[in-house]
Amino acid sequence: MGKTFAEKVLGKAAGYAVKAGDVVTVEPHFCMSHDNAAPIARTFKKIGVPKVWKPDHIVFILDHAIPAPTDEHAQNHKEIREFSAAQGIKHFYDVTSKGGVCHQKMCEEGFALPGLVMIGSDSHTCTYGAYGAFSTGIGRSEMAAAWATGKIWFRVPESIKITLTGSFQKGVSAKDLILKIIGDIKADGADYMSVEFHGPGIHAMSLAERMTLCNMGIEMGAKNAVCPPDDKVLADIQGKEKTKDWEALWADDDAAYAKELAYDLGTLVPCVAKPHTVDNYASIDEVKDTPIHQAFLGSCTNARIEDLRLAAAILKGKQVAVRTIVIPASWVVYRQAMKEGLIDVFLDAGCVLANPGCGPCMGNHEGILAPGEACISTANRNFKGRMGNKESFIYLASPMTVAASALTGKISDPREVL
Ligand SMILES: CC(C)[C@H](C(=O)O)[C@@H](O)C(=O)O
Ligand code: SF4
Repeated sequence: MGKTFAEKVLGKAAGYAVKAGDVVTVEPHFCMSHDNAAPIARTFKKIGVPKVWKPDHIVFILDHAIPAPTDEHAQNHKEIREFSAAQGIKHFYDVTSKGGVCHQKMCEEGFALPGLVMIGSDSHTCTYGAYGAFSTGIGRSEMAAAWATGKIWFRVPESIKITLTGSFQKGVSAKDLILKIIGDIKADGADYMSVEFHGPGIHAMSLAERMTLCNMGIEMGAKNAVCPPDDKVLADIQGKEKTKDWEALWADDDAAYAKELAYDLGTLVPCVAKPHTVDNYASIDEVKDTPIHQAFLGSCTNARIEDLRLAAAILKGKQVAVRTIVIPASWVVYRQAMKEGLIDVFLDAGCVLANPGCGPCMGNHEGILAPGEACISTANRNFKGRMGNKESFIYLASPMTVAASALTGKISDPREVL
């Protein structure tokens, strides 16, 4: 019997052969924390170990509320700067033009690499599976312990194999696929499992699309989500790898899976996740013409240059009908969008641009909704109160659907404007 991806990577990290169900203790390659590094640092200090295990393996990226919108956020940021200086943390992305949303930066900067074990104090750390890493979100106290000991334990997860064939129709994208998968298997459908994407459909996708898929692994309960480390991954990481310890590992053809699913990408349609759960799937036809008050094009799920290009193609030369907030995933993406003239397209259309970061995704600032308002968003969560107000409504959708809806003020089918 062959091995799954999770069995291979965790076995390599443990130093002996493992199978699903085994418990292993391994050394993580990189530990990522964002603004919540402040409470983690407080816990770390209580442990009583003077120094973190390896300062070069810890990454801090401020993004959740930057620049600080409240004195509490400012205090957190201050503590992180002090802790970072005291511990000699080399990879610290402060509020500068080198920053952006943590998961985007981890991929952009060459931390996300095939075959690495990566942990982050954020549930969407599963994004780095797009680069073939075993990558997962952990809690804050566990992160404090990992900084102190350089160790993390896992139960080797069972795996789900999702095979993708065919290609997307015009107006349909990776976001529609992942919303469909989550709608099918539900928010707990992959609880503590390793979700592997297979088939020609995944190889055809860009790294940006793969990041969108893996990013939302946690929304179906997955421990991690992962794509094959193919030529596209190897070309992307070339020259920017933050460690040479990576290795392109992938599942064997005869590995054992707890579940197998298959999707023909050509059969998918634009869709949304209706309020207030991510698995509340509706095809565009079911929700078409629902009024919205705000559109948000941003977050670690869908604010890469590829996403901005798709949205800009729809907005070009037109005017938005509702307030539309555009937040590129990083300053690298922002600059690229400027070079390509996309920022002008957004501004000409009446959109508002904000600095790269999480923005209104989890209701910290820059676009909180009023009671009774609805937002169509490219982010990954639509829980009650997620964007700061419990009486508001969030529809999750692709960049193309968000752009088409921004133009009409109603949920709209991007295929009709392409
Ligand atoms: C604040 C952070 C811990 C949280 C997460 O874990 O994902 C946030 O990024 C989110 O998207 O809900
Ligand atoms: S953009 Fe949203 S989902 Fe992503 S890390 Fe920030 S708050 Fe979490």
